[in-house]
Amino acid sequence: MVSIEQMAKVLEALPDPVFVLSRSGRYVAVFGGHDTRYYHSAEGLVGLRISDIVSADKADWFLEQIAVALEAETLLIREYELSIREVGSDVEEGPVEPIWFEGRIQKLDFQIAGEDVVLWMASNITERHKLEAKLRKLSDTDKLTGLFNRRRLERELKADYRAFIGQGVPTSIVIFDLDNLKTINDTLGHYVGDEVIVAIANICRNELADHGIACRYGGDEFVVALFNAEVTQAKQFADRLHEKVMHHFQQFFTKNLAASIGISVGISGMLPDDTSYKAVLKRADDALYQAKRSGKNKTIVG
Ligand SMILES: Nc1nc2c(ncn2[C@@H]2O[C@H](COP(=O)(O)OP(=O)(O)OP(=O)(O)O)[C@@H](O)[C@H]2O)c(=O)[nH]1
Repeated sequence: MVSIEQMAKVLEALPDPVFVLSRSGRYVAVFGGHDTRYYHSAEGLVGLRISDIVSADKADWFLEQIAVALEAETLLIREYELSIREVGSDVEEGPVEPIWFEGRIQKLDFQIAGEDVVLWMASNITERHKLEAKLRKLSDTDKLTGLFNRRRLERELKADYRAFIGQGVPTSIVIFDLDNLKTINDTLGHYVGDEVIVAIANICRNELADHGIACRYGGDEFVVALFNAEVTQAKQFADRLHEKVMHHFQQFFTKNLAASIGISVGISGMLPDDTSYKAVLKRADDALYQAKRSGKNKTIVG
């Protein structure tokens, strides 16, 4: 049999902090979580309310989770971030960066001071969270250019299409493809070809700023999605891009080589009849194809 004294020691030895929280957000008790590599001491919280510690919005979120756990009667798992100020800026020892927690919230089968209560175990998952964010970024990014890849573009375009259908927010697409990259590869080598692709990606990123997203769609093909932009704005963007890219080629290549390379561009915007983002992508791609077929190094609006 475990004695009451031993049980108290077991609770204190819990690796992660465990709170007893009332429905109204009062810290009734706290156990465990004494390793200062992962946690600040939470002893000072007992008797306080969640709203004494975190912002009003966040406190509402905590209260909502407590209410859900009390109604659900099953384990509730939630992830959340707390700043150092929120987890105990007045506590000397503990982590120095914001902490991501996984909260495991379970209804308790009794009341304290006439209030329903839950058990809230808060595990520090900051390292896991960072790793997940890194993996997400890697799986969304083109390795050579650092631009988004096709997978991420498709996800963004799906959301843009929903915003267009739901709220009428237009997205315009600019697709461009380097002209005669093969000539650069064949005359100056594949490595220089790679450098050209990276330089074009950087020009595109700088020109775009935060007006949309850019992705490397294929070998020497790029797609830019301009959120909340009409086709006329997309054309202006394409013209600026074209000018900067041509300037770059003229600076870095001999006259002959610079004359043979350029970018061909296709543009299109979302239309009310489009049944998915794929329709606008296809129109822009067809326009790019026309630009290639009709002499390259030009922009066509589809
Ligand atoms: N250096 C380099 N070359 C690539 C990369 N990806 C694709 N390419 C090359 O880019 C060329 C793409 O093919 P195309 O678009 O048909 O060739 P292009 O010479 O650009 O001709 P047009 O597009 O018709 O103007 C091929 O020669 C590929 O080998 C890459 O990552 N690095």
